[in-house]
Amino acid sequence: MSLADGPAIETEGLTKRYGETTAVSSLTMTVERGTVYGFLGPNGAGKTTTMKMLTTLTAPTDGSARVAGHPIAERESVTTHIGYLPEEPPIYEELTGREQLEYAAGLRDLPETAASERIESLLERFDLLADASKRIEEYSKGMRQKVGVIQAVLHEPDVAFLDEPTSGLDPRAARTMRDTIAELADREMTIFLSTHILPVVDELADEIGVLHDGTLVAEGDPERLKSRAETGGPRSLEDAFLELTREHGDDGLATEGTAE
Ligand SMILES: Nc1ncnc2c1ncn2[C@@H]1O[C@H](COP(=O)(O)OP(=O)(O)OP(=O)(O)O)[C@@H](O)[C@H]1O
Repeated sequence: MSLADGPAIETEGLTKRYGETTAVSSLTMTVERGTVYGFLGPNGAGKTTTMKMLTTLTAPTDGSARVAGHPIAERESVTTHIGYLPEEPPIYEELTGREQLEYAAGLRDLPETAASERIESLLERFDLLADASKRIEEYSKGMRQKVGVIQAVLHEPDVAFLDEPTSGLDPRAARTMRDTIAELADREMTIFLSTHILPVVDELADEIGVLHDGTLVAEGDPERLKSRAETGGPRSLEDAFLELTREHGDDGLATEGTAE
């Protein structure tokens, strides 16, 4: 089965336990292709663990999932079709930004000319051209983040998993990141976006899932999540998030990361 035949991501009872801790509990969800899926949840909810299972970095304790049409147990079939920006982007300090991206393109077997054109255009878009020949050890956090994102989407994967893509970015770079994500989704890339910055999700997501204590406690498009069950009136996504996670027993609300 290819991606064209089904959803970008499908999970069924996906579960991960670490000893006594259930990080993700029987997660069943579907992400349609070409959409931006905002994956929200308080600290410790299980978002990173879910992404690690979907990107084949860790095996589930129970349940199953398909990504880009391939079972996550078939690691190579999945990794060919995905890109991943983890919390700490995998980059080599001793390489220059451009060398790092060329290396990433090489790992993906991208033809040299096409890779080089794409690298230069993304470096320019993210305002990194002037620093592309400097070693990454000299880069700021935001510059590293830009390299991490570029290498996650360089090979135009079917599905890109982005964990806090705007982390460390100044307002202009954060805007570029949001525009880039929207454009990639327009070109049929599926974006699985995890962030605490709710306005980013509100702007970009077609569908939102809220995870709490490893369980999906709400799912729907932003407007649906923002409409009050009682009155049907609107509320902000932040209010919705706080209410949903409070209802489910969390008083240590994740307010810290919600301001841009
Ligand atoms: N390698 C591990 N070993 C043991 N427990 C773990 C491990 N990784 C995660 N956990 C636990 O699993 C739960 C979910 O963690 P996870 O990192 O997936 O949450 P998160 O939603 O990504 O949180 P944050 O928003 O803080 O990044 C937490 O209770 C965490 O302590």
